Amino acid sequence: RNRYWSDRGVPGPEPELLFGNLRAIWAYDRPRALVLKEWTKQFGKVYGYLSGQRPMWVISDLSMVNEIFIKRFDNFYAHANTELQGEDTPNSHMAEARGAHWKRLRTLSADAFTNKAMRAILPTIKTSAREIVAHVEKQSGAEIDTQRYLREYTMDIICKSVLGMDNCKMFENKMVVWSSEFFLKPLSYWVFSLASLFPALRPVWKISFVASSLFIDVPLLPLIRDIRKIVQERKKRKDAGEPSKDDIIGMFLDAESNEVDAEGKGKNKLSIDEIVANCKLFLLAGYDTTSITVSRVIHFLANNPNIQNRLMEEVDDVIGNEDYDLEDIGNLSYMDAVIKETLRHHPLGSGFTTRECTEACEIGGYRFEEGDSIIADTWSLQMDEEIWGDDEEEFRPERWLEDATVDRAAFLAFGGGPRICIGMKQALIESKVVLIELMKKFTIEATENTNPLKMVGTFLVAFEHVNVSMKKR
Ligand code: HEM
Repeated sequence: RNRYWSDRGVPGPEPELLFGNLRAIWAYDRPRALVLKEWTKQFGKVYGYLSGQRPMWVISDLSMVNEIFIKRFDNFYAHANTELQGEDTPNSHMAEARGAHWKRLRTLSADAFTNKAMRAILPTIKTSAREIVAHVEKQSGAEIDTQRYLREYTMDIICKSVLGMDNCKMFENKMVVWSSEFFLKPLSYWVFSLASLFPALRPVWKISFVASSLFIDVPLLPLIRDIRKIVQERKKRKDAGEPSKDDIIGMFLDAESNEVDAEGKGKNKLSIDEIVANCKLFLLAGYDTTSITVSRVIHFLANNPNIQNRLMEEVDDVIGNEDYDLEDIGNLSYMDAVIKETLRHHPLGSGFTTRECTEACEIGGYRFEEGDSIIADTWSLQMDEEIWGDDEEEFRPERWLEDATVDRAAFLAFGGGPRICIGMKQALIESKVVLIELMKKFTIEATENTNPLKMVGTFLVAFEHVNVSMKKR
């Protein structure tokens, strides 16, 4: 039995031979984040578990999280990559990359998320929002699974804004099926489990992960191949003198270069492999995260008619029947509070709020060794009574509008510090635009299948269904 934690005097769940605590955390109908939250209740704000033989710190102590994510970034500048991802390579995308490589990718991608870029993408977001609302309208008040509709919405935006697929059509977009399978379905979980158990065999697991897509219903291979094809096609057209398009591939191609240094990395520019890797990342990172967020908002609204009425009044007052721009969206302060309160209750991406210790140090009386992996237990931190007050379990958007005595650093749904989610602004705009369009047209009502909400997932915490009915106002 692995005595890593007991030898250090760090509490945690009893590990099994070989598996460590793996069998408790890799189940599709029991997402890892929720298991960690249960363990936090049992073992406290700092404990450790074993993912196979790999030790993971789980931390929900605010001052330690601040130290690790913000103040001591130099000691914790890397994400704790999964065993399947492994080390930083020339093909790594931004979330996997480390040190100077990460800095370069992050800097070269930053232009895609400025206010100017958001202004440019807003018409696409509005068109997609109006299209999905038209699909909802066709259901004329019958029960729908909100999550299904919102996946179409977010993928439509990504396909148009990242991949330049201007002709993609909702409910005919194969990327939706492929990507949903990626983070949520059990596929990932048996390969990731094997990779955690036998990390030395990583190349074998990587190949089987991709190859498995040929045998079971998860066509990861075509997804990657299609993205590469799109990038190469666009490069050909750019080289032939076609003016560049105002989307993310266009922006990346302007920063493209085949010049590489001794380690095979583009110097100040992006190689084609890096462009493909980053497009893949944006597609996966920006798709289900946002659709789960809005689905959960809708679930809260269905259960809280008073909050829904207040939101509707705000949309009527600020937007009415007029067209709107980023400034108008910025004036929807109650909507902003509703989304933040939703993400406080349901920080669906907490599986990515990880760090690896890159230089040994001591924090809060604990010794972190180089190579140690850390995950912030955001679910516990964002429900900590000492931070949020004794109404911490209540869904109360007003708390975000009141005088902030609460330490906002305890809101970690988008992560924190220099590696905070680069797509946060876009995610919030996408969420707000579709909520505006829905609120203008419908009242959301709970049905007999709305509750209870069944949570599922592996890396992300999603739902089996989010059933509500949307009746015309
Ligand atoms: C509500 C929606 C979203 C949530 C909850 C979310 C959450 C997160 C979290 C928790 C992280 C890890 C941050 C950290 O390590 O401190 C992250 C990173 C990241 N997110 Fe998001 N995300 C969302 C939407 C998006 C969108 C729309 C995009 C892109 C279009 C995106 C792109 C990324 C990227 C590229 C990273 C890696 C950043 C880095 O390593 O420097 N995310 N996100």
